[in-house]
Amino acid sequence: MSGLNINAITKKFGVFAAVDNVQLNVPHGTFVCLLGPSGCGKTTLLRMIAGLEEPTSGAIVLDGEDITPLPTHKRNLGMVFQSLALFPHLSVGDNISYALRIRGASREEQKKRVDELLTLIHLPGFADRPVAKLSGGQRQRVAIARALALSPKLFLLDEPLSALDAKLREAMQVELRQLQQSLGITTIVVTHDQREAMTMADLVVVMGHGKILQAAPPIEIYRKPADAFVADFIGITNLLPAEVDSAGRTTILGTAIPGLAMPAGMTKASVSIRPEDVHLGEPAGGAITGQVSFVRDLGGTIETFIEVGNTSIVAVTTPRERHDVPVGAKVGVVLPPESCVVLGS
Ligand SMILES: Nc1ncnc2c1ncn2[C@@H]1O[C@H](COP(=O)(O)OP(=O)(O)OP(=O)(O)O)[C@@H](O)[C@H]1O
Repeated sequence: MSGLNINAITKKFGVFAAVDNVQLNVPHGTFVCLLGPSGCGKTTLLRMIAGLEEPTSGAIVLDGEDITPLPTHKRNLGMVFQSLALFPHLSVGDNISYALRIRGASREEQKKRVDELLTLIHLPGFADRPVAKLSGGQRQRVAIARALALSPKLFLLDEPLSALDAKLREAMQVELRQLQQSLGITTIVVTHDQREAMTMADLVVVMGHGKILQAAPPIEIYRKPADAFVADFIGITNLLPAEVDSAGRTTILGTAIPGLAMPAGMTKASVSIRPEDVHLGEPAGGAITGQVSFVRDLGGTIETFIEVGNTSIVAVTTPRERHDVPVGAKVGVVLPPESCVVLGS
């Protein structure tokens, strides 16, 4: 198979499994984001793919070749880590061509490749600049170019943008994604930033406690989260208790939601509904009724927090759909059944 095949990989530190029997197929040219809370095993998994950590069991197969026994430098990969480790005393060009020099490439070959890569990272003409005089974003691009100098099969990045300020970070996410698409290189990025993952990835892999909880395209993870943990981790969601009442109807917070069905045999569950899917209306008999506790008007969107008994619900609307719902007002909360994802209790 063309691409990366992670086959039942486990890494134990003593008795603790940092990565626990992970199975993942990454088709050639896919951009993968490994996402999850601190300590869930993302970096350990990436380090095993890189050959920096030896798996306790399992295999890593790249384009049909079992690379598990190979040392890092024989795996044909490019790496960028949080600490960029550029050589501060070398120029931009010498940093980028470092691996080519070690491999004995001629001066002309080195110059040609450096020029190609500088064009690719939007820094043409920067070859002679000292690295020390670059901005944070420029250094980031140079680190990326250096990792790509040998045209690797696989590109691995561990929190590559986390040292950048928020605005630059967002711009670099777009840039990195566009660069990856133009090269068609299989890429795996570790991040704990779900927005970053949504921006860049073809495939988001959400991890928890060393296991894969869900691996799917970003919008599928957002729309159809596998469980409450994933729903809460990706974006903002309302997790509401649902029950089947004695008449067989599905209720949320005591109100029947016509059209919302529970899987057969399930009588209690959590339902996830995204804030933009919650509609607000007039309080009406039989509808969920709550009281507005806070309104956050961010200009482009308005977040309205509603208390229903002990449960808080957040609705996001745009100024155009805005209802007049001041703090303290009673509102009807409408949960369209097609937007409710039943997660299990
Ligand atoms: N060399 C090691 N020896 C013992 N335990 C380790 C070692 N490396 C990692 N761990 C443990 O394995 C677990 C997973 O660590 P890992 O660094 O892969 O997590 P992560 O998801 O990348 O977290 P973060 O986002 O904080 O970097 C953690 O509990 C960590 O303490």
